[in-house]
Amino acid sequence: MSELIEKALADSDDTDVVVMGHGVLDQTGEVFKKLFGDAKGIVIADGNTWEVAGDAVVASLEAAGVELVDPMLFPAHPTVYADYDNVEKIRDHLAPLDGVIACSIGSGTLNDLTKRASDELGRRYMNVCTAASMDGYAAFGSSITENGFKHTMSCRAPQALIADLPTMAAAPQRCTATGLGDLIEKVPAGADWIIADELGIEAIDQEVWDLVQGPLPKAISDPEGLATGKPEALEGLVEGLVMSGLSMQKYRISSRPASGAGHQFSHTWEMEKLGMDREPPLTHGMKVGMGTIAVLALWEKILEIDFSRLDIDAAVAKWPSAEEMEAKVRRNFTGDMLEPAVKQTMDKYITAEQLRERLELVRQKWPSIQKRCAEQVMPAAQVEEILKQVGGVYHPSQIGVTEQRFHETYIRCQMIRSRYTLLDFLLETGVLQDEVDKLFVGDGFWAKRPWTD
Ligand SMILES: NC(=O)C1=CN([C@@H]2O[C@H](COP(=O)(O)OP(=O)(O)OC[C@H]3O[C@@H](n4cnc5c(N)ncnc54)[C@H](OP(=O)(O)O)[C@@H]3O)[C@@H](O)[C@H]2O)C=CC1
Ligand SMILES: O=C(CO)COP(=O)(O)O
Repeated sequence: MSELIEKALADSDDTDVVVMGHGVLDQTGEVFKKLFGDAKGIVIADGNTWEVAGDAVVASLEAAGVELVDPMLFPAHPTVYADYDNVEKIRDHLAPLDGVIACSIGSGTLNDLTKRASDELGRRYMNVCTAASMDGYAAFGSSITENGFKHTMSCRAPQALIADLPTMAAAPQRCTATGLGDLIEKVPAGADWIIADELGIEAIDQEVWDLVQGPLPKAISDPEGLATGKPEALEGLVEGLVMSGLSMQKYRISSRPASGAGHQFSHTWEMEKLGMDREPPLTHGMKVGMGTIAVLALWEKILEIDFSRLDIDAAVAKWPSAEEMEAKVRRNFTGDMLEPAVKQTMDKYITAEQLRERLELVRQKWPSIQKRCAEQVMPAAQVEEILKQVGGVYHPSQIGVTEQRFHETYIRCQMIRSRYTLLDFLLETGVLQDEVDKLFVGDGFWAKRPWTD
């Protein structure tokens, strides 16, 4: 068992038990019994995850004396999607089963669906983890697409997790690559939080920060080991993913500790259904990894700028009015994404007068922002290499994103969340478009990595 996780659990609100180790599926029943007593149980899985661990989980629950109702099984294909319809499906299935507690078997999607469905009924649940594919296992909140818009819905984290390392190691390699892609975004996400902290927008909670950022370097340190199936490398990744989830659980306000601008690339593409026609669909962590490189490439240029000499008058002069800002969002989105994007953007809109005050603070705080962020970020090329080694996505053309679409995503994804990130900092200082454009010309990061299509 991981000492780090053990220590974090002592202070976590929702999760009491994480059993992580080798051959631990047979502890599922014992944990269920300890936490939920004589409650009946229901296993929720899909065709694939049932195949992976269904028999072992049921055997363990039965051996511990848990009375089980019939399992709720989604088909193996098409891959279950994390949308609100599926939350309702699970909730409506559980509702008449009075007091029955769910034990889901799956990774990000099934865990999030069961998490939210159980919470809507005021019930707890537990999850048996099938892949090292994302950090949401222990998170407070489910990432769900509702009416076509992906957002985090509040709900309590599982009361227990069973993380059997051989089971997770046996998942397809793309799952592990996806988990590393999701986790590595905590690097620039940390820098996003540093800027928000320095500018008095969202203070860093040091305990939460330590939970996610503490184990991060180790967790991402052995991509080759992850690619070749080295057990210690997988264990480090799983530990990092669970700890990151626990940080979101502790923070509770939002997914801020684990999700920054790099995630916004992924969410934008996901809402545009990028790769959703594949089977299995393009995963969250693959897109997040790509978003991480995108943001880190930008950081390299930004850290060279001296914002302590920012021309505040010029930045304020080109700041749009509220009407102009809303019109910009309306030009950039259509369909289900439009109204939520308008709301997210306008929630963080500040007036020209407020902007002036903020930019004065930027001038004053830049040396400290620059120093802290330079220590936090990594070179984009290093992350590119890490994702290449592990089998992740490291160039937009691999996922069918053209140069123009990718270029535009830098600008558009700033509008889908009210969370303050590097992209907001650049928009407000008036340099976003120019700095993004520079990445695509001359010796810019993306100019040196041409599209092959
Ligand atoms: N709440 C939060 O804080 C967070 C939520 N998320 C959310 O989680 C979701 C992504 O989760 P992710 O785990 O990447 O995706 P999925 O849960 O959709 O799983 C991805 C694929 O891996 C397969 N799989 C998982 N385990 C195994 C296994 N042992 N053997 C074979 N196949 C396996 C799944 O199969 P199958 O379809 O059969 O399950 C599926 O095809 C997104 O919706 C994302 O937004 C991500 C991070 C944090
Ligand atoms: O994906 C997450 C962290 O990896 C959760 O955050 P989001 O709120 O961005 O979905």
